[in-house]
Amino acid sequence: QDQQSDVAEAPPEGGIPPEMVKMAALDQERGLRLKTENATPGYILFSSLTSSDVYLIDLDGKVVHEWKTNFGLGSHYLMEDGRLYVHSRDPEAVVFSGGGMAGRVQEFSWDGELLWEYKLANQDNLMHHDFAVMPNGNILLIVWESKTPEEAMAAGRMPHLIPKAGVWPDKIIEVKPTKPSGGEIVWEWYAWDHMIQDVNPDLPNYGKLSDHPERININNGDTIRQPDPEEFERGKAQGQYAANATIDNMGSDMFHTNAIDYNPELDQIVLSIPDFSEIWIIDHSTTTEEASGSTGGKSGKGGDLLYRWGNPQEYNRGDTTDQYLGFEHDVRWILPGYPGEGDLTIFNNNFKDADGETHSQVTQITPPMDADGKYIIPESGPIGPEKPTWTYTANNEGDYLAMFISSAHRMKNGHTLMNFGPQGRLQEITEDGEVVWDYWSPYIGQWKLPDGTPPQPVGPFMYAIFRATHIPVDHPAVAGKELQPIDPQPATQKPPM
Ligand SMILES: O=[N+]([O-])c1ccc(OS(=O)(=O)O)cc1
Repeated sequence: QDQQSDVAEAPPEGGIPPEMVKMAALDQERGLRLKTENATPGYILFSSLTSSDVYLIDLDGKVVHEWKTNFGLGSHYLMEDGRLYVHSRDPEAVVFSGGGMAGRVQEFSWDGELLWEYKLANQDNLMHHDFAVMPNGNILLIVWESKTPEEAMAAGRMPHLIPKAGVWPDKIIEVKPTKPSGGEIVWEWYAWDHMIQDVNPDLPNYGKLSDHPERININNGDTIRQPDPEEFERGKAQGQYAANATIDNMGSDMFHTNAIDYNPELDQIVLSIPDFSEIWIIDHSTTTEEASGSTGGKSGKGGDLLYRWGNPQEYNRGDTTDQYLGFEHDVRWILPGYPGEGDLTIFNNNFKDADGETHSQVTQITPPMDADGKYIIPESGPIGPEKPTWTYTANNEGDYLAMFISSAHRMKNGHTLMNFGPQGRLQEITEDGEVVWDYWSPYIGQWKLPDGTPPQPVGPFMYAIFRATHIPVDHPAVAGKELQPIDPQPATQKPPM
């Protein structure tokens, strides 16, 4: 939410300032804008970030199926048999705070029956941002945990980086569902077990960052800056801060991990760490015990990072010119059989071009591997690749800068579906970057927390979408179904301006 509070001005009495209206695309005509014959037959799955409804629309922009849930939503994944998993914003989430707050994962049948749910929203933990459904039906979750200022200090984090509320590193848990609710945690990985610091030689995790790219610098981040109380109250009133935000927990969220994907062929997990402007890959073939250390698993490296990319300054190699990612989102492996299979796609929200101008970009990279399938980590210098394999860069004129949220994924025919999240704009592009389908969501979510505030700190970004997924016509969940526009179509709202 820092990104947002940097740009948002106080709305004057009775309206949203013109520059915000532009940035949030509130002045744009909504609905379908472009559908060419090259648009890929199928449907698009998405929801507004402030809504509890998930829509499946056809290429004409008509809703052909909807799931009504009871909470505000983030990510969602459609299974081959038509079941839908969603990340839900639990209204009882306490302590933790930030864009992407969730607290529950829920499973619905195609017809909208709640089949299973798992809640993790308490004093000690809050699941947030994203999850992954594994082929065996287990669910990988990104979870904040809480460390007191004393614990952070003892682990080597410097005092100027420790908010009064302490810090919230992430852990990844794998939950084996038990129907109809709850589950058993069968695997865990804690970022906190893999930290390094180069400040205090008396602590066991002392080391030279550039010698240990497999470790995470515990002193990442900027000096904690508390907003002045008036500024903070104004931001709150404008909806720029998430629930539970206090002056004392600004900066507690160390990583803001906002995407997770699982690769069953490699038995690895990829994470997007926007506060580092990096993506990290970890081994999942370890036991929980091995995941806490540096040995074991297929890689032999336990839970240490197997691979990282995007900003080598985080391990003290290279300089600003070697930073490629900027507060990125939605890292995913390209699926087997798809053009670019095995590569990673990333929505690089704030890519700085050679002129220093910031654009949003979809970035596809090919992580370098040796003949044994091990990532190539050089003795010195940035971890490769030096350049992406493919990119699409928004031009900031017809295209928008999408500073936060957003998503992108490769399709089977080599096209890419993009979601410019803050503006709620979805586009399909070809490999050559030709736009073949362009849709501007007309839906402003109406789901509210018990205190009447929206579930996420979208501020003026009323059409915001966290994730969108293209569902091809031959996807088993929709194949053979006669999907027609529902009647009536869901209600749309105009932004209050
Ligand atoms: O405003 N939101 O709704 C919001 C903001 C930030 C956020 O985190 S991010 O990493 O996905 O940008 C999630 C939701």
